[in-house]
Amino acid sequence: MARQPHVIVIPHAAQGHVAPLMKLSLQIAAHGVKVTFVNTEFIHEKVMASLPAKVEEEKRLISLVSIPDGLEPEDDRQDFVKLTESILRVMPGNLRNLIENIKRSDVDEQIVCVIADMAAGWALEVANEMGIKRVAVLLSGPASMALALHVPQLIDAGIIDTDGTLIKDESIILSEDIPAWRSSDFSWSCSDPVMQKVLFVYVSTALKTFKFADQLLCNTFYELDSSVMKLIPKAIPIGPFLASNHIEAFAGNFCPEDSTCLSWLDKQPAGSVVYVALGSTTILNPQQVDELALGLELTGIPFLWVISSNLTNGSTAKFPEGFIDRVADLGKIVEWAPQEKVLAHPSVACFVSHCGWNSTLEGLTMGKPFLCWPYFADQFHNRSYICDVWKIGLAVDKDENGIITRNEMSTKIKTLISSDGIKANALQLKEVARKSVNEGGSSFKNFTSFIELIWH
Ligand SMILES: O=c1ccn([C@@H]2O[C@H](COP(=O)(O)OP(=O)(O)O[C@H]3O[C@H](CO)[C@@H](O)[C@H](O)[C@H]3O)[C@@H](O)[C@H]2O)c(=O)[nH]1
Repeated sequence: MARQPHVIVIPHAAQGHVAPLMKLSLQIAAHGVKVTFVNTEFIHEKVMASLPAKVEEEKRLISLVSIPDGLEPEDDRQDFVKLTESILRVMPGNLRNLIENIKRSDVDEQIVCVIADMAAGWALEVANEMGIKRVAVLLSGPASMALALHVPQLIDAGIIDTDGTLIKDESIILSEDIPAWRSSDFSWSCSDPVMQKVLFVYVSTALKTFKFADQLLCNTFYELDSSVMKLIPKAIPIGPFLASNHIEAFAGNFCPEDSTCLSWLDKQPAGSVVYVALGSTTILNPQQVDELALGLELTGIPFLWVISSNLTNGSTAKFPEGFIDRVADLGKIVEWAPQEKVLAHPSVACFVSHCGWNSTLEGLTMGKPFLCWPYFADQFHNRSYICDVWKIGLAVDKDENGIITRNEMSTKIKTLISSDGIKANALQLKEVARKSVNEGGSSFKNFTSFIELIWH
């Protein structure tokens, strides 16, 4: 009898990476493949503490394990440079030991591949050294990967310098179906030159990782990104990765989901609620939190607003005086929502989003119009797709002081909610997304072929 295939999955240590890879892992495990999911110890603790009761009770489908990231528990993991340095120094050795231990103890299983986040390319190098097949997973907007692959040509042509700064004032066009990039839309663009350099190094690392990968699984579907897929060799679109594709309970959160918002949504009329969630990395300054709060109040439209501790840079959110009392019957604020279920809820009319790639896919698969408020990385270019290509959303604009004012929020939300054209486009795209993962669809077929490769 053939030995059970076993895959080792390694996400980058961030919410927007652990969550979709966990969803993909559950989907792989549902096909009889053993999955070992390797978090850093720090992230593992958060994930375990946030497991929904349903997952605790059920037999775990995947094995959740952890290895140290080399920092002390009290160290600041928001310090991207320090964390990256530590991960690269200690995690390759730790992963190698883990895989060797698994090989020694599991004689009935065969490690068929290491599946690593593009942002955890070091894990593919380990797999390469150990002679194990390497599968990379792209979790950001795929166009940003196409641009990353194009970076050496852009440098050679003198369009950007070796720090990623635009030299010639021109937009970058990779294909007529892909929105052009202005310099502010580059995934490494940042007003802080030091941070820009760090982000640009990350893009260069992606090139190296790409060379190590035998295959690149992408969290998208062919119909959505066909032009980009043509520019990325080895790319296999198998998304969207959704928990609702295969399992009710979901184990990839760093913070427990507050499901009281679902019963709150049950009490709201259909198509009446504005859902506001800016992902796990966006930070708003206190003035911006005030303007957003007052803008929501000004609309007079019910709202569900996720305010995680990240959004307010670790401090408790402070609202304008009297705001909480005034909106008591209008809004609900939670720390972390079951986002997929919220977006699928008939009461939700639109999604105020930072356009992180996961949120983008979740919103479009649920057919919700977007109000785009990008913060960094691929989010600006994702906004271009949402507003200019798919035409399923509007963008907020900053005023001359760099603030998104209450009036801007309120006006754009009302315009969005009353736009029948945007609503119709969103519903159309929802159907295409759903078809892709249903039996016979493009992602379904690609995923099935991937599973067959694992088994044979
Ligand atoms: O209350 C909430 C809020 C968010 N989420 C989930 O958290 C994830 C957030 O992911 P994403 O929308 O991609 O945002 P980030 O966490 O900001 O993602 C980072 O990683 C993404 C994938 O690489 C990039 O596209 C983003 O730019 C980058 O910021 C999504 O699955 C959401 O469903 C919840 O479950 N509950």
